[in-house]
Amino acid sequence: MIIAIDGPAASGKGTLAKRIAVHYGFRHLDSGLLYRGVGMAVILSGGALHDKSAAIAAAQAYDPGRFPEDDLKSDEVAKAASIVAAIPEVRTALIALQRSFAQSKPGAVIDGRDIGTVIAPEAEVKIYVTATAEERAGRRVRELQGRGGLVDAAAVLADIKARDERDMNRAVAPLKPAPDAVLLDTTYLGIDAAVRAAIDIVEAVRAGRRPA
Ligand SMILES: Nc1ncnc2c1ncn2[C@@H]1O[C@H](COP(=O)(O)OP(=O)(O)O)[C@@H](O)[C@H]1O
Ligand SMILES: Nc1ccn([C@@H]2O[C@H](COP(=O)(O)OP(=O)(O)O)[C@@H](O)[C@H]2O)c(=O)n1
Repeated sequence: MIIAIDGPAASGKGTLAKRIAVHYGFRHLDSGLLYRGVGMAVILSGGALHDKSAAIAAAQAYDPGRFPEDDLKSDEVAKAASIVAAIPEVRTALIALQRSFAQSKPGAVIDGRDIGTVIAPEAEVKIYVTATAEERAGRRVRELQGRGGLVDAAAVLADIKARDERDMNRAVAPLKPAPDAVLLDTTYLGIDAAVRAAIDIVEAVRAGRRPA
C-alpha cells in the first residue's frame, strides 16, 4: 500500500507520515530531504542556486547518505531546496528513487509536494495537509529554536510564504492537492489529534468509505 502525504511547509506532513508509518509498520520517506540534499550540495560547491547545471549535476549524483539529516533542516537549506526543486531536470533525476521506494512492502508512506500527483498517482491513500501560514511559521520557529541558535520569527514567516508561492506556481509538479486527496487542516489540531485524524482517513479509505 502507498500513502501519499502532501502539503505546504511545516504543515505537519513529516510528523504525520512518520507516525502513520510506525502505526502500520510501513517504511517512510521524507522526499523533501532529497531536494534539501541537492540544495545543500549546490551551496557547498559554491555554485549559484540559479545555476541549473550545478543543481542538475547534484541531483544526478544524489547520494542519500551524504549529509546528516540535522544539517539539512535549516531555513537556508529549505530555501535552496525550493529553488532547485523548480528545475525540471532536478525533479526528473529524483523520480526513480522515489518510485522504487513507493513499492516497499508491506507499504510506503511518502511525504512531499507532488507525491499524490506525480510520484505515486496510484497511491491508495492521499492526504493533503494544510494549516495557516502563521501557525506553520510558529511551528517552524519552535522547531528551529529547539535546534539551537537565534531565530527571526518574521523572517521564518516570510520565507514560508515565499516558498509556498514558489512551490505552488512552478511549471513542473506544482504543490496542489490531487483530485482524490482528502484535505486535513491541522491549524487547530495538536500532533496527537492530527495523527488520529490521519489514521481515521487511512482506515476509511481502506474500508472503502469516503472519509468524513
Ligand atoms: N498538529 C501539529 N500541531 C503542532 N505542532 C505540530 C503539528 N504537527 C507538526 N508539528 C510540529 O511542527 C514542526 C513541523 O512539522 P513537520 O512534520 O516537520 O512538518 P512538514 O513535514 O510539513 O514540514 C515540527 O516541529 C512538528 O513537531
Ligand atoms: N516532493 C517534494 C518535496 C519537497 N520539495 C521541495 O523541497 C522544499 C523542502 O521540502 P520539505 O518538505 O523538506 O520542507 P518543509 O515542508 O519540511 O518545510 C520544498 O519547499 C519544495 O520546494 C518538492 O518540490 N517536492
